[in-house]
Amino acid sequence: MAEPILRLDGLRKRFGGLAVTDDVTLLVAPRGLHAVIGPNGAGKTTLIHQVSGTLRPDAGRIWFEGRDVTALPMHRRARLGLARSFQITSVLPGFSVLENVALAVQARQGSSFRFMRPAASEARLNAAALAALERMGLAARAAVPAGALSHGEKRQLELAIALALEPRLLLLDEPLAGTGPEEAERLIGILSTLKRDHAILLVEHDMQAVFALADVISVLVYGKVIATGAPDAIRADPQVRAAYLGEDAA
Ligand SMILES: Nc1ncnc2c1ncn2[C@@H]1O[C@H](COP(=O)(O)OP(=O)(O)OP(=O)(O)O)[C@@H](O)[C@H]1O
Repeated sequence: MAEPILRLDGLRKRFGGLAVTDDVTLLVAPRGLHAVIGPNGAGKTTLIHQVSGTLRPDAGRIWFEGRDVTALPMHRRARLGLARSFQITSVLPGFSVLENVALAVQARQGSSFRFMRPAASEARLNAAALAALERMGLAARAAVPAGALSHGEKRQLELAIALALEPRLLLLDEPLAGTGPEEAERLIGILSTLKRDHAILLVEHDMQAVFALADVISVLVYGKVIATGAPDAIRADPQVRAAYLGEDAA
């Protein structure tokens, strides 16, 4: 592989007696989509938290573009180009879609909210927010109050917020959760376009989406990576089938 954009080196995280991340070593390529799959409780979300910087590993190192970011807080990682899409449980419903992107970006970058001088008035922030909305197919909804968006559109809004940070690596934790078939299809289309010029690390339960989108899949079971490879190789891997996919999946 070309020089990896992300290298996880011997990551470990325990909760009480439970090794939730157990010596995880992983390379993520600078382009394309790398999916992490695994049964419930395998440690996927905990892994994403450590990469984004919301959770400190007990041991091991995280390298982003050749730089050791293990000790950096989330906003510093975001500024370097490592951005995580959050599920927005509480958008500011009375603020426009554009303002929501601008405010979230400002907050993620580590600057404080400045209501006296609304974030959306800052031209640079506005332009970045609008460009991200355009890429997410939400530009036509920029002036609409965020509270009026459909569930699928809120997912697009979350992606737009992550994208407006101009990430080089995008961390996505279950972006399709709770979407209907049509919304899921639209989001899969968006992600397949995005992965052409971004590296994406995706955690997702929807196996159809994972196998449609992923260039590389890593399988996590009880905190350990048991296999990493191309989708076909993962589908055929006897250890993966036994541990996770089940014989039916073939
Ligand atoms: N803050 C915490 N304190 C204690 N245990 C935790 C904490 N966060 C997660 N766990 C435990 O760690 C294990 C892994 O959880 P995690 O959410 O990372 O798994 P997951 O693979 O994302 O699961 P799912 O597919 O269900 O979302 C689970 O057993 C969970 O109960």
